[in-house]
Amino acid sequence: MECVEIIVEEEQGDESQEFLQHLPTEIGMGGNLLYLYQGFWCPQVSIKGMMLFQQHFKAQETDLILASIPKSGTTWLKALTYTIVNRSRHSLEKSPLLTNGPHGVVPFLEFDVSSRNQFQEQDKLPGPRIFGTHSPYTALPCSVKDSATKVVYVCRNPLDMFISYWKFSVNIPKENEEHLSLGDAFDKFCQGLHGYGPFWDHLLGYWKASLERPDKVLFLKYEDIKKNNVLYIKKLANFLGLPFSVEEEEQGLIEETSRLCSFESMKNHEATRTGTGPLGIPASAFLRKGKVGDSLNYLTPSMVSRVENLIQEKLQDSGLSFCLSSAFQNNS
Ligand SMILES: Nc1ncnc2c1ncn2[C@@H]1O[C@H](COP(=O)(O)OS(=O)(=O)O)[C@@H](OP(=O)(O)O)[C@H]1O
Repeated sequence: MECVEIIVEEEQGDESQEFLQHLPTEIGMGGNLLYLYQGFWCPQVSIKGMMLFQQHFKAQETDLILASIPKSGTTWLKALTYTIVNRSRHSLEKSPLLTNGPHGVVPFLEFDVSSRNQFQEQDKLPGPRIFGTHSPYTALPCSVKDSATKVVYVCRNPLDMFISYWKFSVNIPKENEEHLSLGDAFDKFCQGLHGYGPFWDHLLGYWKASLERPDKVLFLKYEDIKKNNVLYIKKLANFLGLPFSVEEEEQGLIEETSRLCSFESMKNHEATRTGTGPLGIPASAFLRKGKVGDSLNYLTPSMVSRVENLIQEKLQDSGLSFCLSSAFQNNS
């Protein structure tokens, strides 16, 4: 597979500053500055980390990369994957997930790394190492794309993802960022002006990769996991090469995993109540409502139909679809 040429050589020096100065910028739907990098709108806060990741991360064959566009179920996927992978290391009651939280046990590659040396330190960690990323598929390092490293992608219907994102940006005020009204934020979302947008291109990159290499890329939808949690925990474990044994199934380990990582349970984990997540944001902000269809409480019918038209236009012939009305009827 051909990989993109890397342009930035120095992670924190003037060269990268200069490089950034030449990229197009826009204010995104969260009121934050975005850079157009390799076809995607990357938040100022993570663009250098994303380039460092692309340039310096050396994947190991046993690595697991959890990918998503923000507000699509990243936190949940991290919790589930960490619990599946580490189930023989400690009992679920003593899981570090309870005290360190999903973002503590599964770091983000672009937020939590500020120098290339950190990747070298991570090289020494015992495998399987699990990392999260919001990078688009095309921006993943060659060592991830060209190796046996497994990638799990989670996406969510665009309406709920949009509302989750907008609520998050309104509730977490940041310096030098204005809050956009729902209508203005929605227009920006439809134009692809949000972290790692356009939404459609982000999804399609991983979707196509999952069709080409189903053994390497698993493509999941938030709504499916919500609807049939046990089935998807099994699917995830099988994909990771760590299937639940008959004894584990009989012991109810899948159901226990589901409960430990459920929205209600995670909301009460010590790490959520008292801890912080990426960028020092309170961990509780990453668990808001956890529902399918909450967006209908905020969006007008014309907004919904605009997104329905976009789904038709952007995903046509891809084999990927979102049936909003049935998803919203069958889930809660
Ligand atoms: N365990 C569990 N079960 C169900 N739903 C969950 C869970 N954990 C997080 N969430 C919901 O996911 C939304 C946050 O998305 P992300 O985790 O992708 O956010 S981030 O990208 O890491 O910032 C956000 O959705 P909304 O509640 O609709 O805002 C979270 O509540």
